[in-house]
Formats: sequence, C-alpha cells, structure tokens
Amino acid sequence: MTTGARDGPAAPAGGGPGPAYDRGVEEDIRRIGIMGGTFDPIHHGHLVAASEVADRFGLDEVVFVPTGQPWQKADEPVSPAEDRYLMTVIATASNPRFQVSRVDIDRGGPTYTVDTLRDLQAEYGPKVQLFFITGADALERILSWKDLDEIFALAHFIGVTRPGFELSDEHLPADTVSLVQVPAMAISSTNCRARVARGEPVWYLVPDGVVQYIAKRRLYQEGKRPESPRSSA
Ligand SMILES: Nc1ncnc2c1ncn2[C@@H]1O[C@H](COP(=O)(O)OP(=O)(O)OP(=O)(O)O)[C@@H](O)[C@H]1O
Ligand SMILES: O=C(O)c1ccc[n+]([C@@H]2O[C@H](COP(=O)([O-])O)[C@@H](O)[C@H]2O)c1
Repeated sequence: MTTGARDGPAAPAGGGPGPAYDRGVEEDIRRIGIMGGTFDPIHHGHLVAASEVADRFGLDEVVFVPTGQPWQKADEPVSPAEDRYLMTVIATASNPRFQVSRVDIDRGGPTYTVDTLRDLQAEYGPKVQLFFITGADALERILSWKDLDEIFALAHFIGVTRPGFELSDEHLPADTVSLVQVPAMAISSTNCRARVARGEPVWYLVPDGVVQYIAKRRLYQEGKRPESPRSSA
C-alpha cells in the first residue's frame, strides 16, 4: 500500500480517528503525538505532517523531539543541538497544541527512539496513548532501529507520505502502524541547507522565524560551523 489510511481497526476513518481510537471509550486518556527528527532545520514538511496527523487522529498535542546525536547520521555534519532545538521552538510557537521536548538532547549519547518513548511515557504518566509520527523514508528503515519490539509496545506508529518515497507497512507486524496521506511537501532539510549554502532563499520552505534564525546564526554557510549558541552566548 502506498498512500492513504490502511484498512483495519487502527486506521483513521475519513477525517477522524478510527474505531481503535474512539474517544468515547477512553475519555480520560490523552493522545500524544511524537514527531522525532534532526530538524536541521525544521521545515514545513514536518509541520504539515504533524498538523495533519493531529487532526486525523484527534491528538491532544504533538511533541516535537529534536534528536541529540542521530546515530544513523553519524557520518554527516549536524548543527549544534541547541540551534536545532531553538529553531524547533520558533517554528512551533504559534500552535498551542505543538510542544517541544528536550529529552533526546538532555539524555546525551546516541538517540534511540526506545529511550524517547520511555522518557515521555514516564513524564506524561499512565493515562496517555503515544503515537509516533514518521515519514515514509524513516519508516522504510525502521527495522534497523534499536529495540523494535519495545518501541511498538510503547507507541502506535503513523507513517506519512513523503514525495519521492513509497509508503509501505509490508515489512512490519500487523496493527503496529497506520499509513496516512498528508499534503505533499517536496521539502527536505538537506535541500534547505544546500540552498542556504548556495545563497538561495528558503523563505516559505521553513517558517519565517527560522529563516531569520538561520541568518542570525549563520547556519549552513559553506566552510563555517557555528559554535553552540549557549557556549557562544
Ligand atoms: N517533506 C516531508 N514530508 C513528510 N515527512 C517528512 C518530510 N520531511 C521530513 N519528514 C519526516 O520527518 C521526520 C524528521 O525528519 P528529518 O528531521 O530527518 O528531516 P529531513 O528533511 O528528512 O532531513 P535530512 O534531509 O537532513 O535527512 C522523519 O520521520 C521524516 O521522514
Ligand atoms: O531508535 C533508533 O534506533 C532510531 C534510528 C534512526 C532514527 N530514529 C528516530 O527517527 C526520527 C527521525 O530521525 P532522522 O535521523 O531521520 O532525523 C528521530 O526521532 C530519530 O531519533 C531512531
């Protein structure tokens, strides 16, 4: 299957949450979406995906969780965590249902989603249901993630469409993942960084405040690696 919500009890029906997530059954259970990412920088593809899933699944909030050290990007230069965290705060500030968590940054070491989910479950307590939102490219590689069985026990996964990638759950156990079509945003952080390095605009690919933050901190400019904003403050 490549697009849309799949059949079965975990699928969101039409514009609302599916039968497995019927609010009438679990009135006091808060439904928390988690959008993990390197966010280097955060862009409108991330924000549209989170907004769309929040609407389709009736989520009470979506927590954006910038990675500490994304171990599968260990060969690539990644901007300081504080810059990525601050851009995520700026990008989400106007939406009262969007939050940002520092759990992955503050834990230190390589970031594993199993730790993210454990920490957020502990923080929010037992009366929550966690939904981890992931793009088609990340879902493709999910079998390589640490402690997969525990991850699937801690959260329901929601895979979203992304231009250039096929959205499929054929490699995954039944009822662990829902597939959702979101408005196509052919934007990647890689492309945003490349555009800035070439002196091209990223207006309207990322929120205005993020454009200004990138300029202020001189991120992504060829040959210049910024120090952490805390250490340089
Ligand atoms: N345009 C998009 N549409 C849908 N999902 C997206 C989009 N961009 C990123 N995602 C998803 O958001 C999550 C975090 O992505 P990430 O921060 O790595 O951004 P990215 O654009 O893929 O970055 P990079 O180009 O540096 O790899 C991942 O699950 C990814 O699949
Ligand atoms: O748990 C893992 O082993 C794991 C491996 C790769 C990626 N992830 C998570 O997937 C999310 C997207 O990661 P990335 O590298 O595409 O920005 C982010 O929350 C990562 O922590 C998690």
